[in-house]
This record gives sequence, structure tokens and C-alpha cells, in this order.
Amino acid sequence: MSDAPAGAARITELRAAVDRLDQRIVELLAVRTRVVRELTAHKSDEAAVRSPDRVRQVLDRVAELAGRHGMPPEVAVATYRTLIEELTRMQLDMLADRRAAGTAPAAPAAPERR
Ligand SMILES: O=C(O)C(=O)C[C@]1(C(=O)O)C=C[C@H](O)C=C1
Repeated sequence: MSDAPAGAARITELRAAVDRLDQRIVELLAVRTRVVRELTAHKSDEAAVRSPDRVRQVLDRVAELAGRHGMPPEVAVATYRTLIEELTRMQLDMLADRRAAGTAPAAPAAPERR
């Protein structure tokens, strides 16, 4: 007879493995977020915050890494797209705070409307 737990017991065991992985993933995401926060201090406008070329580069790289590790690339890309969207929002808030404090250049004036 097999020693492997079946059904509900196996689900409990695998969920515990997922919880342990989530702990490591969030620890690493927190480190990544700290690096992005530091990087933001060197950006002085919205175009630099959004940097679409860099976003494309990160997403392409993540897709490639996922494929290499047997993960569906679209799952990794969708996850990173959400992460980068939220980090972009965070960076725009940081830039706005620095502008309000007078430590970042003011936003360019909106184009005149006729
Ligand atoms: O590389 C940057 O400039 C970042 O701000 C980091 C990051 C990312 O999370 O990878 C976030 C926002 C985009 O501007 C591009 C990339």
C-alpha cells in the first residue's frame, strides 16, 4: 500500500507548501519593492517613472525565465504586469510627494486648450 496521503490530507499538505512558498515570495517582493523605491528617488518626471521600454524588457525577460522553469509564461507576465502597475502607482505618489515638498521639479504645464 502507498504511504502517500490521499485526498483532503494531501490538499492540507500541499497548501502548507504553498504557504511556505508565499512567505519566501513576499519576502523577495518586499526587497524588490525597496529597490524600486530607491530607484524612484533618481527619477524626476512621469515619463521616467512609466518607462514603457523598461516595462517591456522586464516582461519579456520574465516570460523567458518562466518558460525556462516550466511555468506558463502568460501567468508570470500577468502577475508582473499587475506588480509593475502597482509599483508605477507607488512611484507616481512618491513623485507627487516630492513635488509637494519642493524636492522634485514641478510637472510640466498642461498644453493650452483653445
Ligand atoms: O526600472 C524602473 O525604472 C522601475 O521603476 C522598476 C519597474 C519594475 O517594477 O520593474 C517599475 C516601473 C516601471 O517604470 C519599470 C520597471
